[in-house]
Parts: sequence; C-alpha cells; structure tokens
Amino acid sequence: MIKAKKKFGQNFLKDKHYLEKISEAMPNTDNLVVEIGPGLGDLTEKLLEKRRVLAYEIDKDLCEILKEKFPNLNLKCGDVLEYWQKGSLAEEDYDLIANLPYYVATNIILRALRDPKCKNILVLIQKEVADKFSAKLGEKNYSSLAILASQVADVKKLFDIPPGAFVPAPKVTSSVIEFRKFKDSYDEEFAKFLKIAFANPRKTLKKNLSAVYKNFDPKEFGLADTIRPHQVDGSTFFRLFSALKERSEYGKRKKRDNS
Ligand SMILES: C[S@@+](CC[C@H](N)C(=O)[O-])C[C@H]1O[C@@H](n2cnc3c(N)ncnc32)[C@H](O)[C@@H]1O
Repeated sequence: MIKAKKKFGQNFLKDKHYLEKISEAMPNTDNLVVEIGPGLGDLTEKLLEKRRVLAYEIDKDLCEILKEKFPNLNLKCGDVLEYWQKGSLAEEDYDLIANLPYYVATNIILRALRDPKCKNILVLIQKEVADKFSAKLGEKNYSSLAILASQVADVKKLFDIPPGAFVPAPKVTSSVIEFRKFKDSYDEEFAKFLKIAFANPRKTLKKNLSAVYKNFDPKEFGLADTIRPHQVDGSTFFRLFSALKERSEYGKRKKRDNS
C-alpha cells in the first residue's frame, strides 16, 4: 500500500457506502466530469461507470498507479492550479466532481465558480468550509464565501462523512456540498470588495469599509451604523459595491480633469 503524502492533502475515501452516495448525488447532465486529485482511483472508478472523465493529479507516484489501473483515462499529471492559469480546465462544459485536498479546497472552489466552462460542482471538503459556503444570512458562519457562491450558484450541503471513512483518517468531519451554477462566473472586483467588507467580521460594516472607502456612511444606503457584515444580504452588498465603485471612478475622473 502506498504511503499517503500529507503535503498533498491525501486522505483516500475507501468506504463503499459513501462512494456510492457521491455517485448517486452526481448532477443529472451529460457533461464531461473533471476530477481533481483522483488519488488511488476509487472515486474515479465510480465516475467512469457513468460519464467521461478528465482527471488532474499532482502526485507523480499516483499518476503511475492510475495509468496502470485505467489505461484509457484522460489524465493530466501536475498542479491543477497551474493548468487553470492557462485557461479553462476543459475545452467543453464540465462538472467538477472530487474529494478535494483540504489545503487548497477553498481556492479550487472559487476558481471553479469563475470558470465559465464549469457548470456544476460536487465536492467533498472539510465540514467547517462547507458550512461557510452554504451559510444563510444572519447565521454565524455567513461569510464572503457564501455571498460570492450565491451570486453564481444554488448551494446545498448534502451530507457529512465521518473521519473513519478515509485512509488515513483526517482529524475533522467532512461534508459533501453541491453548487449548481446558474451564471458562468462572478465579478472578481466584487470578490475583492467582499474581502474588505468582511476583513474583520466582528467589527461593523462601517469600520471595515471605511478603511478603503473613506467617507462611507451606511445610513446613506438605509443601513444602521452598527450593522455587521454578516447581517447584510448579497443583493445589498452588490448595491453598495456598484455605488462605491461608481463614486470612486467619478472621483478619479474629476481629479484627472482638474490636473
Ligand atoms: C483528499 S485526496 C482524494 C483522493 C481520491 N480522490 C479519493 O477520494 O480517495 C486529494 C488528492 O488530490 C491530489 N492533489 C493535491 N493537490 C493537488 C493539486 N494542486 N493538483 C492536483 N491534484 C492535487 C492529491 O495528491 C490526492 O490524490
């Protein structure tokens, strides 16, 4: 048995019951499946029963095992984030289905949410991160991640998976979460704006946004001075973003015209 490499976030899902549950939860499309991190290929085998698969694996030792196990698998050996720098992960529409390495899971999901070729995402991630992505307005986990995801997808946490289902067992519980995209991509400037708004979630929205937008006054937008970022819904955030962006562009134009 190959030794799992911690640096690549390797926790192999071996429990047949959960592998079957993930297979049953696959989106009902004919799209190509992109799997990130096929590992030893247990999930890959289930995916290949139903769909065409394109897989990305960073670990060269695992790539050799996978080539032998699935001679016809379309496998790219390397860091998926480097492939993404060159463009979309596939030339056609695809659904991303994977047991993601935890150290880079959030990054991968955000990347997939803004990849126009990616149509649906079904992934196994750390429960704590799944809770952040699927949180609703007012909940304590409600975060910039939940707002950003809800701009482009219907997000639903499906079920939890206990540590004992993996080899080696991770320290934390995992969850399967799905994102059904209704929009191709999100605005990266809006993502940056949300980061500023949630920079310190315990502080007020006014305090956070004033760090960048000097004269920001929540009352101008019908919001109380004391409101905190997790109490503001996605469409209000988008309204704030558009207005403050317009204002700062107007300011820049005026400065240019006067110089
Ligand atoms: C949590 S394991 C999942 C393995 C397998 N799919 C399973 O369910 O048992 C994560 C996999 O992602 C691979 N991986 C980690 N970082 C990666 C990256 N940046 N690009 C591609 N694959 C990566 C690891 O080598 C590992 O095979």
